[in-house]
Amino acid sequence: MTESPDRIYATPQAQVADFAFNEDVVKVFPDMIKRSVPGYPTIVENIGVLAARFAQPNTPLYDLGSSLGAVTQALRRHVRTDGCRVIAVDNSSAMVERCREYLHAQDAMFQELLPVEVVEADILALDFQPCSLVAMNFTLQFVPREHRTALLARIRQALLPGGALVLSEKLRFEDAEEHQLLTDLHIAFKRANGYSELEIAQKRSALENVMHPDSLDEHRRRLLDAGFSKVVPWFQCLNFASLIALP
Ligand SMILES: Nc1ncnc2c1ncn2[C@@H]1O[C@H](C[S@+](CC[C@H]([NH3+])C(=O)[O-])CC(=O)[O-])[C@@H](O)[C@H]1O
Ligand SMILES: O=C(O)C(=O)Cc1ccccc1
Repeated sequence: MTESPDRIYATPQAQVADFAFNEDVVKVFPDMIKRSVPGYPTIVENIGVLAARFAQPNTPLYDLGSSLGAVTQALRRHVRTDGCRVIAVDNSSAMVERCREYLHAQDAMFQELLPVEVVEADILALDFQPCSLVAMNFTLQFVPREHRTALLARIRQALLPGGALVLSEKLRFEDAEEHQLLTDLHIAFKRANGYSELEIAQKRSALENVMHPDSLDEHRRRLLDAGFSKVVPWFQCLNFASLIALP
């Protein structure tokens, strides 16, 4: 399990292909996400802390769009509730395969971790079990907009009283000046993390048709439409935020 530096967009490409969670991305993903998402390590660790507050005995905790299982590992580090288990779901076979390897490595290093199951599936086709925590860490932005409300409504229906959804997303901003400032600052963050102008431009173009961020207001309205009773932002760094939605 070698973790390589992300150089995917370092050389000029005649035509930049749409971004995909394939083998090439899997190899560099831990480096890519840390250098691209301001606050990522803080968000991941604290999802574990939040989860310990909402987890209820003998219920599953979902990690939807689990990638290499960073959130799943944080849930297993922090949640001590009896009979809980983690269900990690991702539709990229490359991600799922490597995620299972990382989780076996975590099993070998620590005792008494929550049991975990890694499922290769589309979260839009998932039959949710009654659960106390659902984490979607930067996954909803990749789900087609027309399916988002129905997915959140199914999550809301599955959540037990006292449970929570933790939703992290890249944000867009309705005010053009605010949007430009935070976009520029995000580019400065990437530059400070060693990405070149070419890498930044080519990745932006690769994500254009694939990732569709919404505003905080759109998230709030959609979550309330899906049946959640309260939306509590708990983290924002530049144009990346995380919300707690209560059933
Ligand atoms: N419909 C879908 N069904 C299942 N998986 C999906 C779907 N659409 C996208 N994915 C998966 O969602 C993940 C999004 S990355 C999450 C990071 C992780 N949560 C982390 O905290 O490290 C976010 C990012 O890279 O910005 C990818 O692994 C996709 O395969
Ligand atoms: O890199 C970006 O601009 C992002 O918005 C975040 C991201 C991180 C990792 C994969 C895809 C998108």
